[in-house]
Amino acid sequence: MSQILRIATRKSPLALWQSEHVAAALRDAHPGLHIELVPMSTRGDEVLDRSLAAIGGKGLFLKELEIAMQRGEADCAVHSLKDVPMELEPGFALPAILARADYADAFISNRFDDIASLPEEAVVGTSSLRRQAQLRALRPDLQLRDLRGNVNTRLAKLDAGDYDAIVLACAGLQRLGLDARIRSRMQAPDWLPAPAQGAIAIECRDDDAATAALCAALDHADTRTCVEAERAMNRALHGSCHVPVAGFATLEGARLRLHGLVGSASDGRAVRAHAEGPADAPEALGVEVAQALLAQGAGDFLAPLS
Ligand SMILES: NCc1[nH]cc(CCC(=O)O)c1CC(=O)O
Repeated sequence: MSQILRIATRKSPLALWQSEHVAAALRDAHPGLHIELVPMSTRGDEVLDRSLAAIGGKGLFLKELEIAMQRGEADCAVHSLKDVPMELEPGFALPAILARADYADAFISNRFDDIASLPEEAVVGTSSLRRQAQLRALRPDLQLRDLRGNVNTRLAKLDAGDYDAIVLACAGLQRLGLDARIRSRMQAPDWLPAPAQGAIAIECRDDDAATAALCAALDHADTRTCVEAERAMNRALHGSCHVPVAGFATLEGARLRLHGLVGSASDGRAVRAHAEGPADAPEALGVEVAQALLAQGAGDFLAPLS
């Protein structure tokens, strides 16, 4: 009898692309495996009129998918790892973290090449506190405006003239065949992405060894090491999507290097830190960089929000 694996997925074009990508990679790794997508709507997708922070945070994008796995209606779920809370729901695990795609944020505009080229008081769209904080730190004159919705919705709002520029993840644009919209890549360490940006993760029940074994074929050890450092830093800063935390780790041989930033979305203050350590201790490196950020006063930015 051939084996069947059901993948729960959100219905946005990006989520569907990522789930199809995982399905194709799993079929390659396991010839004969039959895969079905189970597209679902989540509270995070439905509530567009209020901020995510107000309705309960990024976990809302996972909840319905987790319920489907608990009920046995799906075996696993595919996520952008940057949207996965630092603490997983009890009873769940991430058996695979795929090789990271482009980690960088993208500057997108129909008229300007990069942040430095924007005129005084230009209007930039992003609802990400992390992006707002870095924009404020670089250009206190800019007017920052909220921008939500899926990638295509956000591009349509830019094209409608609501903004002079917007910031999105390169990885999402590339996956949707929208690379041509990227005017410049905002690169580390000057501009830092969200922890785990560009990495796709597969989630399953932690008691489902058969699904975990199938998914483990897609795990990319170097990416896992880097994102563990980034997520450990975020966790040590009480990280969630409500706080402006950015982080990016790279591996050079057996050395792991991590850059972190905590900023204020309201007044442009920001602190930065970086450190390096052995590749086999990503958690310790994340905690070390978090402590260096806290020693510089990061707690002042985080405290009112936590
Ligand atoms: N916050 C939504 C989200 N979650 C993951 C991506 C892009 C893909 C990725 O980072 O892996 C995006 C879009 C964006 O931030 O522009």
